[in-house]
Amino acid sequence: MSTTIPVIVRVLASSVSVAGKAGKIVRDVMSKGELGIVEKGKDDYQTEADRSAQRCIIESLSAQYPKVNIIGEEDNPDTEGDISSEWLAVDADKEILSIECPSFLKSVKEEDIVIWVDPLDGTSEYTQGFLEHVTVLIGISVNEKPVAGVIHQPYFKTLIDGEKKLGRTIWGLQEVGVGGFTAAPPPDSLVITTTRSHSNPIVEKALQVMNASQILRVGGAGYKVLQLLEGVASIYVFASPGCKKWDTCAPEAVLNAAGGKLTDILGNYYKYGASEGKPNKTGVLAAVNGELHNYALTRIPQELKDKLASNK
Ligand SMILES: Nc1ncnc2c1ncn2[C@@H]1O[C@H](COP(=O)(O)O)[C@@H](O)[C@H]1OP(=O)(O)O
Ligand SMILES: [Mg+2]
Ligand SMILES: [Mg+2]
Ligand SMILES: [Mg+2]
Repeated sequence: MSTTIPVIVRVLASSVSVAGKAGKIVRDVMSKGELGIVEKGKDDYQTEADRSAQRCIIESLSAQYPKVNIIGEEDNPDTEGDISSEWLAVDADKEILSIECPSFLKSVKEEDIVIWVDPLDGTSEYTQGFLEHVTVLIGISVNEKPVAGVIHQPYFKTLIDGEKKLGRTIWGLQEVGVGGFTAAPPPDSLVITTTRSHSNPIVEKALQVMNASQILRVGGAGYKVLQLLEGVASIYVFASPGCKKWDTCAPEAVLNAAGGKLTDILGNYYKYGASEGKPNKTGVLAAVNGELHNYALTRIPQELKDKLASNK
């Protein structure tokens, strides 16, 4: 591979490839039927698919980019023994490699990059059979900001020449744009997307004040941002801690690249440096554009914002 291609573009191209591989692992674990569920905490589970997909992503990327700081959700993916070489992805997506790198990212070095990996976003939904909500998230940050990201959907169905194909990979790069799907404008009426498995009274209060025509309750931060990108919903509101940096890094990067905005419930951006705290303590507020984001921000009562801020 030519070393004249800037490292950020190579890392994104490798991430697109490895996300597809991780998605296959996610499907294989489900079709074998032994999920190996471990309860990490309240409403917080891990399966064999989370563990194996994380190993695939981290070992593949760190073999190619040893100086990049890669942080994954799962603490104890089975670290014993070598992983199957079948799982090691060393290829890079050709389409991404041909992208013209934005000038501000051309001189980024491996050691400037922090990658946040969520090997399986929407684990609750995965275990309950809501498979289309499941995504694999790889978020790439530089100087604490998410600059590129991959959202892979292992169970997305397409028909190619009459043949069913499973899985699609959406990517975004700041100042370049997005790919892997067809973007659509937001719905005419206000449609909000939110959690289906982690609600509480404050989450509900923040939804009530939005004056929405419809509230969609789906799993995963990745899937909800896809709904924004595809014109299914206009705003994503989650007024609660629970999401972590690996949940929002890739979705935020892709949404930004498409002209959207993701912050906490107070309107502040999260930082994605390696030394940042992992929890997104002050919730998630995302929208397809700045105007809708601002609408939602102004509707959330100060009292509710103060309550979330006291979690900090
Ligand atoms: N209370 C929580 N405990 C653990 N994970 C959470 C919690 N709330 C949110 N998450 C993570 O954020 C994602 C988006 O939240 P939600 O689906 O509730 O909107 C979840 O799929 C889950 O990621 P993961 O499935 O990777 O563990
Ligand atoms: Mg989890
Ligand atoms: Mg997640
Ligand atoms: Mg996860």
